[in-house]
Amino acid sequence: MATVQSPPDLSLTSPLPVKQDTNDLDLVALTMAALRFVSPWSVDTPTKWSTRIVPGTPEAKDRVITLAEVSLHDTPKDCWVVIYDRIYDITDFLDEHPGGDDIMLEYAGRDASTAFRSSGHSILATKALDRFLIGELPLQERMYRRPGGIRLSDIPE
Ligand code: HEM
Repeated sequence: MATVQSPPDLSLTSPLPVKQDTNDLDLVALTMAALRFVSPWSVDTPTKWSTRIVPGTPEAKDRVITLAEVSLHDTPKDCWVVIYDRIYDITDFLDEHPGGDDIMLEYAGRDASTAFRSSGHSILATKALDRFLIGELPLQERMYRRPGGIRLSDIPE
């Protein structure tokens, strides 16, 4: 008479005692917390500042603004650009710009450093940037003003 064997037990069992209350979610939360600490912009979805930053004020100078945040301000009514790692709110300047508003709007929410440089702006124009300053990129996102790095000769202090 044929005997029916029960199938072998293939479940993976650890020879070591495993703490049952450890779940994957805790590890995910831990990883996210660590990432949020070292590079918050890679974890959190940027949201717009609730209060408007007044351009050119001392408070604006110390503000750190990420590229992700800048990218949310890309309309004629709310237009930020990045020039040499600094962020400028040029919304109120669009109508005044001697080179026209359309050319600046092409860079709304984006980096305009090479466009600004290659348009042959005068020293006066470079100085005028201060009026619109609202912040600076975090060190990790900078290209032009890195400590110890070689500086372009014509970028403002
Ligand atoms: C906040 C940023 C900017 C400021 C304060 C600014 C300021 C000025 C000023 C004062 C002039 C008159 C000429 C001079 O003094 O150099 C000018 C001209 C001009 N700008 Fe800008 N500019 C800005 C951004 C840009 C950007 C992003 C572009 C993009 C390409 C641009 C393109 C031009 C051009 C083509 C002219 C020459 C206009 C002409 O001679 O007919 N500007 N800008």
